[in-house]
Amino acid sequence: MNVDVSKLSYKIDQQSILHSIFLQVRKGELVGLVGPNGSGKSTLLKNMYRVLQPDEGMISIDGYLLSEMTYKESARKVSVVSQETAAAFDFKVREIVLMGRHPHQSMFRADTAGDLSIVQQALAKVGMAKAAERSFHTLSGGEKQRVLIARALAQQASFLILDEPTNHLDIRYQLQIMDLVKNLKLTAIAALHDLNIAACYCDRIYMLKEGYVVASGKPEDVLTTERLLEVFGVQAVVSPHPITGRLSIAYISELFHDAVSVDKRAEKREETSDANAMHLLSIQL
Ligand SMILES: Nc1ncnc2c1ncn2[C@@H]1O[C@H](COP(=O)(O)OP(=O)(O)OP(=O)(O)O)[C@@H](O)[C@H]1O
Repeated sequence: MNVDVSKLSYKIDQQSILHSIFLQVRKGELVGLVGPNGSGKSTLLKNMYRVLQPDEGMISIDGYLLSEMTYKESARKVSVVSQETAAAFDFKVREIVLMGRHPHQSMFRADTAGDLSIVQQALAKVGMAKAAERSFHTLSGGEKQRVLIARALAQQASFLILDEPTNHLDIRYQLQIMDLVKNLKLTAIAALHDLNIAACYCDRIYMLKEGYVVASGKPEDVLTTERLLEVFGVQAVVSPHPITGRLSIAYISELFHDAVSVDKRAEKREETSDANAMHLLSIQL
């Protein structure tokens, strides 16, 4: 499963929201989409799961254009865990996950034993098998999110789109959900606000600013100190995590910017004295 977004542009009321986006997700990759509020992450994902239609450009899956598939066909290829999936009615967990089977069913066919078994397996994969008969509304935020991932799994699509999958979750559930997504080894794209989560879990990252892709590549190539300042307006220290070796970002509040400039001045002084020492050394030699 390879996904290609090519030259995609999207407008609302003549105002450009996305500008000529090129993006690829290769088989087995977890790709991160990061950027400030309003940079276009959700809008791009909505174009990818067909809630919105691009004004220009195209999206293809394994070479087949998404726009030429029926909605049912595309639902068999693409599953979504979005921010707006709160169920309006009080469904049981099992019923929520069964909804993932709809793209595989004909209109008047009842759920088969096969469907029920797939649902049970999906719930087991996310560690929620015991909650099958519980009301969805009684679950915690993290448990709800796991059930929605189970629904996406029951859909048996090979491409998963996640819009802020860890929003509103405490840090333990954030890590648990991302560990789960990573362990499932799906081909996936996730809009993420937490840049440390993106750095830790994503194979590649696309960074958006005002509807443009301003950087893409491996976390260490995208999440640089300079770019965090330029795109998010935030100073940060970016370094390898002492345990995981992945990139780790420590933000510096404006309250401490004086300390940063004092530090920089000290660094400069050290550099100058080092340079002077080298100069003296070269004269002596
Ligand atoms: N229906 C709409 N009508 C008008 N403007 C919209 C609409 N939907 C999105 N926008 C605008 O498009 C831009 C991109 O929004 P989008 O929700 O895609 O950003 P985002 O990067 O997902 O933001 P966030 O991180 O805050 O979730 C924003 O300026 C937003 O206000």
